[in-house]
Amino acid sequence: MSSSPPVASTLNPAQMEAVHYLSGPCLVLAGAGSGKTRVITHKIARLLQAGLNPKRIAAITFTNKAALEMRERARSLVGPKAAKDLAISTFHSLGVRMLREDGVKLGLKEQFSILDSDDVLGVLRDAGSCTDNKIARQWQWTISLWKNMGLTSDTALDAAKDDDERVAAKVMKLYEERLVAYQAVDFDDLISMPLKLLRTNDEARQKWQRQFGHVLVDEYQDTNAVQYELLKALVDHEDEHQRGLFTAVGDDDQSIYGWRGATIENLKRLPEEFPRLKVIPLEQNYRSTSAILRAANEVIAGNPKIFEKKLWSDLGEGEPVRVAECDGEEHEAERAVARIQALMAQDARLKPSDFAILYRTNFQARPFEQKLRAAQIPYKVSGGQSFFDKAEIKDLCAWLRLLVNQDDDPAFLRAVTTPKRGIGHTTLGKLGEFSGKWKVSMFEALFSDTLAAALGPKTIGGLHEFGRYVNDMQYKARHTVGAEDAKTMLLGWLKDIDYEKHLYDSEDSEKVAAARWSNVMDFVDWVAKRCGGQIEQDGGATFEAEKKSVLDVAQTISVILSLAERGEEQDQVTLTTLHASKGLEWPHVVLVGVNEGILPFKSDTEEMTPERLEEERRLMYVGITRAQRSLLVATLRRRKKGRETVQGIPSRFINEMKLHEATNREDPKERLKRLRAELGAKVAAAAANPPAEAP
Ligand SMILES: Nc1ncnc2c1ncn2[C@@H]1O[C@H](COP(=O)(O)OP(=O)(O)OP(=O)(O)O)[C@@H](O)[C@H]1O
Ligand SMILES: [Mg+2]
Repeated sequence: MSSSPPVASTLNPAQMEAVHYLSGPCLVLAGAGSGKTRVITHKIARLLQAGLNPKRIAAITFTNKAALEMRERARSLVGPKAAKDLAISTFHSLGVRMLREDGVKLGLKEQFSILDSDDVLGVLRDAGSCTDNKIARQWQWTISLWKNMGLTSDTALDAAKDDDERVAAKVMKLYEERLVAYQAVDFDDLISMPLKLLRTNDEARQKWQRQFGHVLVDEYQDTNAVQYELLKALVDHEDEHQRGLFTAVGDDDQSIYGWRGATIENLKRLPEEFPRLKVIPLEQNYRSTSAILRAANEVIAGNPKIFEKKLWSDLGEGEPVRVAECDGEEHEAERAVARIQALMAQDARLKPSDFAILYRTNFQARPFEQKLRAAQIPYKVSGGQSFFDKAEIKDLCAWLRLLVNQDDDPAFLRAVTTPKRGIGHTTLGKLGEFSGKWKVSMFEALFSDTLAAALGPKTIGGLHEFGRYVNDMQYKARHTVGAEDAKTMLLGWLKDIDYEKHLYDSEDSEKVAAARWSNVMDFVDWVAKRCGGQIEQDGGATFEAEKKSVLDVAQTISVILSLAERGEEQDQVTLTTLHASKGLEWPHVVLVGVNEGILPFKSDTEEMTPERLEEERRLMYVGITRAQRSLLVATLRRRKKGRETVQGIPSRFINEMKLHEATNREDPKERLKRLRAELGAKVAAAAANPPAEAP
């Protein structure tokens, strides 16, 4: 086997410049597939070469999956030892790390808990005394957006535009108070609290600024205001030479998280706030054929330009982009699967993982799953959170969260009632009443004498037993480290609570119960594995993965849950939303449901503003540019809408790709002529410059 090529030989001059510029802030602003992520991984290698300790290199990616992939790429460049120590994470997991180390300085307990979206909804319903899920969801949405814009409940109240927003701001205040009482944080807090920490605590600020010698950010266009401030606070070092040592890479045309508060302003602010910023454009796309890239460029040309960018490819014209008109969702799924089968039949080297089916919303996945399953082609649904959304997994996670933080009331409620242990609504109602009155958590209220007197010996006995069991488990979780012991411990716990029986009792069908139990076993393996201790084999090198306690692992799980990516690399067709496809690439892509109303997406209640349409267009651009060699765009002539079937209108984006012009330009005869001419030129060039003789 030949050794890997030296780093420099795989970078073009502009990429080289970005990689070797170490003395100040650097922004790589460039189109899709131009090697921005590659710049980040190579820059990590360069920083190590320059003598920076791997622990002092922070690389921030958009998803956990991207973080795993980045570590993988870094590993192949710098070896397993250095790669292991790199601080590669998402903004959220970096936030968890900062809060775990220093959250105490903000009044957080060491073992705080992290609420997932369901928990947040529950707390909001409670705080706003609201039984209507739709209203509570709207609050959740608004409050999250405000938090991402850096607003507090007070500033939000001042800025509120109408009565609905005023109510939401008031609920936000109550919500914030509850979280403090529960010693819990939500996802948005994972960014805003570390920022608060850096702003209010000198010692912590100096520590974290010294901790990182260089911060690298991928997909910079999708950072929101608070993330930007966090980045700025991290690199705003007191020492002038250390200040602003970061590299951000991004593409304004791929900004697709505006709806979650990401803002292109962050791109505009960088040169203003860091006058020394070096901006480096990249122009060559190494991913897609010219036919694909041209379609992408045509579509994005419909948006107003913020930054002028050029993008070209020398991978050749390639297959024309094709459009498939389908009679309905089933037919579309058939066409997609037939295409995968046909291409695999033509080229035996193709594997399922060379294909992706991309759609606008998760709801669209079902028919493709069914057809792929029927065709026995392995696939994975990524970004759909399907595994971790399952009730049994949520049950177990509630237990783990309770171990991490006994004051986590939503987790307490789920654990104490799953499986049922004879503690009913009345008892829990009483408990809730006391905990509210005394302003303590339910768990804390559980051992009070007043409650005992109010409930009577039998009922309180059951509650106490549960409380003691949780305490025991917590002790065990803290002291159990390494995969093997963790597995034994977790299995023991499932036996204690009789979870298998609970599943079989609550399911009519044994088959379903068995499938759910098998999910549970998967979950146990997965948690245990994260407790480390196994020998890892890496390019010949052998080392022990760091051992962690079950409690430590439980704490990080909430974050991983939201992204629900287990980072398994298997040979499967990828089914994913356009949002989750960002940064990835596949040789062959089928983009489905390219219809008005779906892409661009439009709900019945909402108006299509020019800004929304621009964001949808960027999504289309992201979708097209995932394809390396072929792209099939599917559109529905008829489509389901609720229970009805309605006429489907092809998306305006299909027209905007200007495929007709492209095919005209690439008339088969013309094509042949062009190819001949190209070949002729190559032959002539080779004749003029004969290759140097091998030594
Ligand atoms: N100089 C280069 N020589 C050869 N291949 C390259 C070079 N730079 C990048 N590539 C390849 O091009 C593809 C796209 O690179 P990369 O994913 O880094 O682009 P990107 O700009 O991050 O794309 P996106 O905007 O979609 O995130 C990858 O397969 C990468 O390995
Ligand atoms: Mg990238």
